[in-house]
Amino acid sequence: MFLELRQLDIHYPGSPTPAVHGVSLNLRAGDIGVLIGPSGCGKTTLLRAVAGLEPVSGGKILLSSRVVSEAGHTEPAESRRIGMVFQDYALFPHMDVGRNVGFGLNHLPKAERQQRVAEVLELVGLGGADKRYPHELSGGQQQRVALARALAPKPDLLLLDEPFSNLDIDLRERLAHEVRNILKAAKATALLVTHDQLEAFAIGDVIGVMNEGQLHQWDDAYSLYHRPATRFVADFIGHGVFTPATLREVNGQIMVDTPVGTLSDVAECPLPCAFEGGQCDVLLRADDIVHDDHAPVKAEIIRKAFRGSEFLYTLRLASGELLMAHVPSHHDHKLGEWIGIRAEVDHVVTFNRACPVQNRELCQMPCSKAQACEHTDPQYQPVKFV
Ligand SMILES: Nc1ncnc2c1ncn2[C@@H]1O[C@H](COP(=O)(O)OP(=O)(O)OP(=O)(O)O)[C@@H](O)[C@H]1O
Repeated sequence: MFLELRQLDIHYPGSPTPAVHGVSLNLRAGDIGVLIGPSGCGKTTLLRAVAGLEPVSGGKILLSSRVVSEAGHTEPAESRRIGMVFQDYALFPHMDVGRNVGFGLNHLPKAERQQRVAEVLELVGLGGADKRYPHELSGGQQQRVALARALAPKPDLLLLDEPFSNLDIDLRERLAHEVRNILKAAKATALLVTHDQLEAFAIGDVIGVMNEGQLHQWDDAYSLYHRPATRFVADFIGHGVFTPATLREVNGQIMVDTPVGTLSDVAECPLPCAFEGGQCDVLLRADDIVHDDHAPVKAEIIRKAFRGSEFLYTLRLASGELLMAHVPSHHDHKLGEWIGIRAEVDHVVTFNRACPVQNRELCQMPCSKAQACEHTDPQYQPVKFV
């Protein structure tokens, strides 16, 4: 394992809560890890600690099995062989591209330095641009120069903090794919921070979802989407809702009663006894709900968002339950219209029934494990109402 974080805690002086708490993860050499999560969840703090720019208050950071950070010990950034790319590129405006890229190579003889600069510029698709100045380049090109500069000294680990956030949305996704190819060609091990999940999916081999300083899941994109470990991950990744459901067993088969009908023959379904009275919440993704004019269940369109090839509809059932559905954009229904829907779910994701009180501070109910109430569960997240 190349990078290992073990039960990492980072506490800023004067702050009542840790910025990072109990985070453990492993990153293999040659893999690209991505940290995503809402603003303030601790992504940058974690990245800075890996760089050696932030001391840790508990746990350990290991690089190639060597402890580089633990409470009371922070190996300095310059001895960690780490390269960094920031969102603002931080290129020197008075230096041409060649000198910018060669900045960390002063220990090399001139000819070798020039060769390495040419090599990495070629790698990032800017071969022959060494005599140009940063102001003569587009934002995407400047970011590629920054990447070339970070890769030039052949760091053991590359850290990228929101590297695409200054770029417009189209360029961001294209550059994310390009950067992945560049990092793979350079056989680099990298850890990247972003708050954009499409970017994370485009670039990461393994993705970590953080919230309030904790790492909820460290997994590949498919598993995050299809097997979210916590309600927070289920809510943060993709579009969907949690809906109340009851599990029951009929002739050895598990049936899942939901407001949109009974699901049967679903994979990965727990036994009803996993929940008090078989009552749980089921995650219904927008792609689990299919528009079907002939379906007996009808729902009212209360919001719609055009996504090019499809609409993302927010729907309300007669019972008041909300659902989301991806519907091909030639089905352009009006707000307020009732459309037929059915659930097409091949595997179910279940969670303990959420507390009916949305605001934990207002909740007066005594918690009871038997009730599967999640008030006391640190992973508890309120049901999302859209
Ligand atoms: N130098 C600091 N001193 C005290 N608290 C800090 C400091 N830097 C960050 N924090 C706090 O630590 C928590 C995590 O911040 P961090 O910048 O790591 O989050 P983030 O996930 O990177 O957020 P963003 O996506 O907005 O950049 C936040 O509550 C933040 O206010």
